Amino acid sequence: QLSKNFYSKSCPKVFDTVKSVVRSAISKERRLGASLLRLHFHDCFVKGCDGSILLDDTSSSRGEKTAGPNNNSVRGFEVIDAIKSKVEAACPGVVSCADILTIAARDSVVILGGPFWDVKLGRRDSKTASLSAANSGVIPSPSSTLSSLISTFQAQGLSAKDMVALSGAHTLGKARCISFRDSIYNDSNIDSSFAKAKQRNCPRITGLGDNNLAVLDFKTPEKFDNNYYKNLINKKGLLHSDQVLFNGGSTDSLVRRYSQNDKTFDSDFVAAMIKMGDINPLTGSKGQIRKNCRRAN
Ligand code: HEM
Ligand SMILES: [Ca+2]
Ligand SMILES: [Ca+2]
Repeated sequence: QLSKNFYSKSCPKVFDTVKSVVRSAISKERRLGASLLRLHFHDCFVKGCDGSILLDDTSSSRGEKTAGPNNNSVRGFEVIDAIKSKVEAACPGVVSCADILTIAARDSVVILGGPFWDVKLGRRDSKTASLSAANSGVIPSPSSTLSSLISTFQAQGLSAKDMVALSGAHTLGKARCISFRDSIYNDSNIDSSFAKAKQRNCPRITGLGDNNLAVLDFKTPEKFDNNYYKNLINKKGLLHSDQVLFNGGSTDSLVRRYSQNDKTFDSDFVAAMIKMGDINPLTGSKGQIRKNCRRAN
């Protein structure tokens, strides 16, 4: 039901408007591109791509922002607010927050050197968020095994190949010590000098330096490219869930292929992003077009 030309009559300026705000945000802080891409992922995996992650807590219900996988971790909400207010000024009541997330994620990839694709649009916004759904395990954890990664994505209608391609998003951005401590101290399939270097800014003791950051792709953390896969081949994946993709299992061959062929990675990443953006959208008369992405109308 989603379509590429959904706003061509009702808000033709939406693409330029989103792009200009994303561009200026990224020019102030490159990491924001990574953060916006991740927001779209964490939206789509909880109740579908319905903007639910953007809702603030209310007096009667807690939203998804403080769920385990999101708390003190997801970011970029101010950028979405800035986009929304510009888009509302141009076309009031027309463009959903869920679609803004989709476009902003795509633009982030492009601005940081990745492939362009036409996004499908026409999602509407949910009226509620779900803390319990966000905490239910639908968002994969960094300690996941390969088979659990495959099944979490399968549960969303995404294949193992989609999962491996989408994990390539970790070519950008940062993770907290709490997310990779286990892997750098306890994993065996990790380059020892790489692990040692990471240990310097991530103490072994739980509670010490939990929020210290490290880049997910130590080679080009601010450029969208296939170095993530090259790192995995060299046993320099930061998260346990990264390195399991190249650990003697069924996904080794894909990691090898993406590490050798940037174009194949780009096209599989794009195909998987479009599939992810198709997860359970609200369309027709379902949901609403929020005026403010942080609350239902
Ligand atoms: C395959 C399963 C995945 C797992 C287990 C996973 C886990 C994580 C973790 C633990 C972090 C660091 C969070 C923190 O410490 O604060 C992270 C960051 C990130 N993830 Fe994933 N992720 C997965 C898939 C994806 C997908 C599908 C995307 C997007 C398409 C994505 C995009 C990102 C980005 C861009 C960052 C950096 C964000 C920033 O710097 O603000 N991840 N991920
Ligand atoms: Ca959602
Ligand atoms: Ca990179």
